[in-house]
Amino acid sequence: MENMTETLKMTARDVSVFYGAKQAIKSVSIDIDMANVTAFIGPSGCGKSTFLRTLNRMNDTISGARVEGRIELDGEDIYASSMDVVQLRARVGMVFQKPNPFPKSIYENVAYGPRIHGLAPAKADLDRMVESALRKAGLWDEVKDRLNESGTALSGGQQQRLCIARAIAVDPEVVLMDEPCSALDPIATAKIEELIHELRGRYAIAIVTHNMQQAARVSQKTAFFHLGTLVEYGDTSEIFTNPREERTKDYITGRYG
Ligand SMILES: Nc1ncnc2c1ncn2[C@@H]1O[C@H](COP(=O)(O)OP(=O)(O)OP(=O)(O)O)[C@@H](O)[C@H]1O
Repeated sequence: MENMTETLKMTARDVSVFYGAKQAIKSVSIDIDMANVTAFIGPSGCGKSTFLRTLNRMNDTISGARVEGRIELDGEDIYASSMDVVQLRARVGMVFQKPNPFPKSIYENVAYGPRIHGLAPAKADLDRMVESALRKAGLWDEVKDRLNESGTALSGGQQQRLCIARAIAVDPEVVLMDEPCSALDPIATAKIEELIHELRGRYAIAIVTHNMQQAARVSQKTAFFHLGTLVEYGDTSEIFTNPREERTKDYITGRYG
């Protein structure tokens, strides 16, 4: 058994989230590690996306949203006033439900991050980084001859892989995915799921999904949320075959949600 403390990337302790007076997340504690893909599942409105957004402070952009508790990345408090949020979001990248490439070329979509973070001293470095990120995202062969075409002209599935390439171009430690396949057809979905398998271990990955089959396919750890609380968290195989909590059992057997 590997030493899990070595691979631990993020820890959340007693995290609560409020939108104004409404509490959307209630005292959630969880670990995100490098070796496992962690899936967040639960019925609509249970707080999966809200919690995911706390992990790279995307909630900062929502007025009235407030976070309590402590979230650490490599032992560092990400809500500390000394934390550079732009830097944090490069270290903890995010892929959204709807593919959202910039209205720029395929090349520029991927080059953007390395450029603003000053990671590429020369054009040749940037070219290499763009190619490497597109390869890791499983898109290189499909786009290598059309790097100057607009990213928005790609198919939905290709756009989503472009967004994954954009996130990994800055060499993040964590990749957060918020229902990354919900706008995609089954073939494009299968490609993203395959990609998640390939990226596992290289980055710590957390994925929100309302598709339980998808959670079972792509993750090794599952967190089941209900009404803002983390009901159960453990090995995906256990959660789906032998849940400890009645509420988890009801959800995975389709009794609600
Ligand atoms: N920007 C916001 N302002 C106010 N309330 C919000 C906001 N975003 C989410 N909420 C509320 O917080 C709760 C959790 O929402 P969240 O979107 O995190 O749930 P979810 O589990 O991701 O749902 P879904 O699967 O439907 O996306 C819901 O009651 C929702 O209405």
